[in-house]
Amino acid sequence: MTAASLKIREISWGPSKGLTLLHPVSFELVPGDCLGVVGANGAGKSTLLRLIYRYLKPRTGQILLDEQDLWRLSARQAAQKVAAVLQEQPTDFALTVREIVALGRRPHASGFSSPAGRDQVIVTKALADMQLQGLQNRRFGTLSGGERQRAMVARALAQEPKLLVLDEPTNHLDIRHQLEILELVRGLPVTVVTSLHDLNMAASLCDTVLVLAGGYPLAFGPPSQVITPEHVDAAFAVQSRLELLQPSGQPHLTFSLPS
Ligand SMILES: Nc1ncnc2c1ncn2[C@@H]1O[C@H](COP(=O)(O)OP(=O)(O)OP(=O)(O)O)[C@@H](O)[C@H]1O
Repeated sequence: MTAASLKIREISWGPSKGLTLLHPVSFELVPGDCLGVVGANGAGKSTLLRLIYRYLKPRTGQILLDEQDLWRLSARQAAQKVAAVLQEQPTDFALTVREIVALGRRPHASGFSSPAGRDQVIVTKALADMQLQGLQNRRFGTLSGGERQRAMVARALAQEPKLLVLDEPTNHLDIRHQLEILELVRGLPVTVVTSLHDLNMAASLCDTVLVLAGGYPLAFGPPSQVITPEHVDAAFAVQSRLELLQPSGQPHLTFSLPS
């Protein structure tokens, strides 16, 4: 796996002419960066992610992956570079976990050669990374929410993307598996764009954070400059306080309703 650079230039989107849900957003990520997208419910996080994994076509602007326009690539070429882990899960309940993870290899399938052996090695590694070896022959439909989420991450890893897009990857996961997934994602040699609801987690995980509010970009930059009480209060309509945890000295936000 290798990482891609990502340049987002003035992209916006809306379902119809009169309605804009995401107003122009621009930012750049260097290869290997991890961007956290945060914001209140309905702020536009999933919409931005859908544009980045090429599910929605931007109404304006451009998405450049390694300087290539994402919409000038074929769907298959794009799928060889970008993988997504979404909140909606597949309905292939009858497939086994291993079969679901193997679907990640589909964009790389070639009609001429038979890289099946290599594919199996990659699938086995992805299953092991997500600690799913013991569940690989179980039907997907019989898994718990957390196990399904791990299977979805394993499928994305099997895709060997250069850019990994994750929509709330810690949903359904217990705290141990949350930490494991985040550590794994951080350790991957890919560029990552992830939405996260937990601001303290975003601050400790991400190199860069984008705050969206009402479909507009509110702040972008390193967590120490972006996850501040000023931005958080404006984006979430709360009162937040930045405290320093002892003994680590790590900044930590606490929240209350405005008085
Ligand atoms: N196709 C659509 N037509 C009309 N409205 C839409 C459409 N898609 C999304 N929306 C609306 O756009 C807004 C932004 O949605 P989006 O899913 O991007 O928010 P989000 O920040 O991911 O929210 P959440 O934290 O609740 O998942 C929401 O108000 C949503 O209802």
